[in-house]
Amino acid sequence: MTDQSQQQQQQGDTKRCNLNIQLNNDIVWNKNLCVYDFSDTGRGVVALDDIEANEVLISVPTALLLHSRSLFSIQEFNAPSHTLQLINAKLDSKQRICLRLVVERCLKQRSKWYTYLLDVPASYQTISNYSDQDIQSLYYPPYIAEAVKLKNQLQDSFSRFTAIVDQVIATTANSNIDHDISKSDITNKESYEWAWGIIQTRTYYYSKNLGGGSNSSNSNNKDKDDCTVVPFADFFNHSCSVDTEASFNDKTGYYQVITKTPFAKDAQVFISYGKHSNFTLLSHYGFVVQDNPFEDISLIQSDAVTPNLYTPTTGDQVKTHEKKIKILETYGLGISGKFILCLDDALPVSWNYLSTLKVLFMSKQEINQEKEQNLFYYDQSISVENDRLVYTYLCNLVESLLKGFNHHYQSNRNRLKSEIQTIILSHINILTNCLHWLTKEMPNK
Ligand SMILES: C[S@@+](CC[C@H](N)C(=O)[O-])C[C@H]1O[C@@H](n2cnc3c(N)ncnc32)[C@H](O)[C@@H]1O
Repeated sequence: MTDQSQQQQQQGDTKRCNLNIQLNNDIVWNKNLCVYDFSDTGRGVVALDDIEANEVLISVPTALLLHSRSLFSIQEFNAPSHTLQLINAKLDSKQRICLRLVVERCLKQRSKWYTYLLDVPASYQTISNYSDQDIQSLYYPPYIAEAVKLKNQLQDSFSRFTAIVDQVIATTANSNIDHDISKSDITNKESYEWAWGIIQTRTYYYSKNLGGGSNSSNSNNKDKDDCTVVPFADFFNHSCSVDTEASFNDKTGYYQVITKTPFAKDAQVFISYGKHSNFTLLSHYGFVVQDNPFEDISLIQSDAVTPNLYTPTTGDQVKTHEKKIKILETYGLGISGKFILCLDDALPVSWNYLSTLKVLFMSKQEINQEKEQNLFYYDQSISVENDRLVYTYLCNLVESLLKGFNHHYQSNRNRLKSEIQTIILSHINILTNCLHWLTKEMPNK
């Protein structure tokens, strides 16, 4: 390499390592990592040299974790009588993290998280911020319901937060928190949405129990207090094909991210956010991945097992039905299970669903002959007729779902956000594969 190209390369490296990752000398960042802008996934982390399996990627000390109980950077804010503590005592755990993030951002250089907060994105496009039209374009009723829930959670949380701040500040002599922070700074909606976006997309699970619920007067057992911002450990993007571990190490007092997957020099170093389907990734983190192996369709209960399959009309049917329910119970099954279609070529219909349908379609005679044993003991068909009934039922269901998803895609493709397109197309793919499988499995007449 010539001196000139070496110099260019060095300049290039300096440019791509454009983040000030030295938040604090206590953060131990693997020396072979560097933050880089990738064209496909956006900003992430690159390996400057080979990274071996079991290497620690980053270690962040307890004092720099930002969670619902972390101390504010300004010591006087932590005094029990301080306005912020009076507010804090009435908040749930997510609101307490939002309060800390918003306050610390207002503190600028006075915050120990200053350089970190400068580097996190300024806004977030997650489902919580979707327009009503985008939510409707998700099409599948469970997804629309989940998106509405997420959007309402943010709005409700913000309304309760501002009401608490107003109420506490009304009882204090001074309406400012500090010479740098006014009430309107901490009740600013954009700031709250920014903090909420950080919690949604960047926090880690904190296995150290933060207290088994909230210490606030609003506390209830549903207030899960188990996440933390781990500064700079949140610059890793997600991949479905890597295995990583993230946890608090009690011995060292550091939160550590360890990779079980090796990475070659120059490759992007990913971590795993979990074995999530694209809808889960979209709703929690605001992105989807192509060819996600964990993609599935969770069926709507009333589609999966239509009421006529479990609503007997005659006395005789009642008895047979009761026996079927008993058989299902014996094998840990039931008509209200989680029934899934997925991309598994060998079995794209979840085993619990297929088995439940097989039992529900048994004839009275098959029940009397205890034919379910074929299924549960010998992994065989209950009967050819039973298979025919089950696969015909499933074909009708899958065809109708496929028709709906196809129609939605064809009529709206130009209006759909790209991540929603990816989800709809992957569902069409799952349903098409499933239909092929069912046709193959269907007994000949
Ligand atoms: C924990 S942050 C990762 C770092 C982030 N890219 C950044 O610039 O700070 C999580 C966010 O990164 C993005 N992201 C992570 N993995 C991704 C992937 N495989 N493809 C596209 N975006 C991804 C999403 O916007 C997600 O909300």
